[in-house]
Amino acid sequence: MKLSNMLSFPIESYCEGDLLYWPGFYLQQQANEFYNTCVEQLEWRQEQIKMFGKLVTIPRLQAWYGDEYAEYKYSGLPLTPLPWNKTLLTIKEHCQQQLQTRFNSVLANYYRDNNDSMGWHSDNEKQLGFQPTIASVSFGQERKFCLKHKYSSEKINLTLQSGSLLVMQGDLQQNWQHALPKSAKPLQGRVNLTFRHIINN
Ligand SMILES: O=C(O)CCC(=O)C(=O)O
Ligand SMILES: [Fe+2]
Repeated sequence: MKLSNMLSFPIESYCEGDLLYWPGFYLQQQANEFYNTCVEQLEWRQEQIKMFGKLVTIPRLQAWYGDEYAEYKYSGLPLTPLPWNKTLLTIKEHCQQQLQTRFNSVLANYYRDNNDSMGWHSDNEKQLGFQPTIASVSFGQERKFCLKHKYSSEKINLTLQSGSLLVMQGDLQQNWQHALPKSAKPLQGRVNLTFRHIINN
């Protein structure tokens, strides 16, 4: 797919430009195709993480893909990347072109229904470096995405729609936490891809 086939709505910008949102980064038909391909082809796993010394099963499926050396620790969980597939490489290329930066890995999250979620966190691991740029692409069910400032009570709620691109950059991870809450209302599945650049040395 050519970049010229994508919609490029004016972007919405929050948090002094540390948070950028392109609602229609992909056309709906393309977003549906990517959703189906990701659900079918990615090697989804339900991981367990240690929280306060206890093993907890995370409420979503995940898969980690990337360059061979791009090992990542996520909530204390070492993740060895699976090799890139064609779809992920294509989407990575689109994000790189849009943002004029390079990514060497992607964390894929599959929220199967309204009970799947992601708790409050910042993506501030050392391996992401100072002021990381993270490109977050969403396919399928639109979901609420919440941010809260770490030091003031400021809150931002967005609805991430299918085919959208959200970019977190600059001081965002230092100053804000984000979460994808559960919903009381039944929901269909959603795939989210967060492209990252891991520094391993
Ligand atoms: O699913 C989302 O939109 C958020 C994913 C996220 O925050 C992460 O992977 O670190
Ligand atoms: Fe995150």
